[in-house]
Amino acid sequence: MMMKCSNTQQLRRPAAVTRRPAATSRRSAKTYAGATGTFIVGGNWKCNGTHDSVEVLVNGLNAGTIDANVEIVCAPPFVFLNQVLDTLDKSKFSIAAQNCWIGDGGAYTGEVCANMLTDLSIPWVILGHSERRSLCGETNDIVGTKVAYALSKGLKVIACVGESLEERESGTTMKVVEEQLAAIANVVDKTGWKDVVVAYEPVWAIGTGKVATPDQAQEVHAGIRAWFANSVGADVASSVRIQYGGSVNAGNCAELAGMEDIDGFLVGGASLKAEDFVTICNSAKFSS
Ligand SMILES: O=C(CO)COP(=O)(O)O
Repeated sequence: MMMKCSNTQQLRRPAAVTRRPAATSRRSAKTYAGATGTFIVGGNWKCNGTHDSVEVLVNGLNAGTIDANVEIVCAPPFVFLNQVLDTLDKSKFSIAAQNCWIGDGGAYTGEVCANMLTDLSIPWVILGHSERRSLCGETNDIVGTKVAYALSKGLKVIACVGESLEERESGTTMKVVEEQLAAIANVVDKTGWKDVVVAYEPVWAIGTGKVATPDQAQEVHAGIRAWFANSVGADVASSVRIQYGGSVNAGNCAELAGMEDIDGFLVGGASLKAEDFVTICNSAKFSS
């Protein structure tokens, strides 16, 4: 059964959202991809925070004025999930875990399984983040299996893909990204993609302050959409939402948000500062 964010959140989603012509946009107006056409911003808090700093961050987020047309997912570390569940304003924000185990729970010391997340009414999980791929040995196949399993348990997934600097410089960006996507598509049937958001996060831009240019990001996002059209289906290609992640901040978000195939962001460092994160969440321009 699909977990839903909250009734309030579903109600506030418009049937379709179109973007105001933006100076940097390659087209005059667009409908964001996705069944709801909703811009989606994730805050990946990574391995940061204390009980007290989480309280400050949550208070700051709750106090922020957020465009009602934007879907927002905050991903605290596991140990703070309950605190955030209890205190974050869920009419404005949804909650994600940053990872989960590949299958059922059991004798897997240190792991958290999908059922535990749904038991807490956590609707989302981030899977395949480059830090888990590079630091924890998560291969494309492991990530694919994790995505399929999480979906089967009713979670919605932010699935991360992206190339390293070496791969970009050797001209293999799309090959790498397509292989990462194919490993998911091999085990997720076409209908499953409705609950998946793809986060394109070039590894060289993560935590480095070296943000992809809007054109660089747009090029890969368009390539990802083309891959979906060829490999999964035209309907999925037009409905899947693709986030950009990697050194997104309050200063660079508006120009990136204006690009045709950027349907949201996955934000690391800047998601730890409520004011900056709220600015990023409000960076998409909508028609009235
Ligand atoms: O990895 C990221 C989000 O998942 C991006 O991190 P930064 O925004 O800190 O570069």
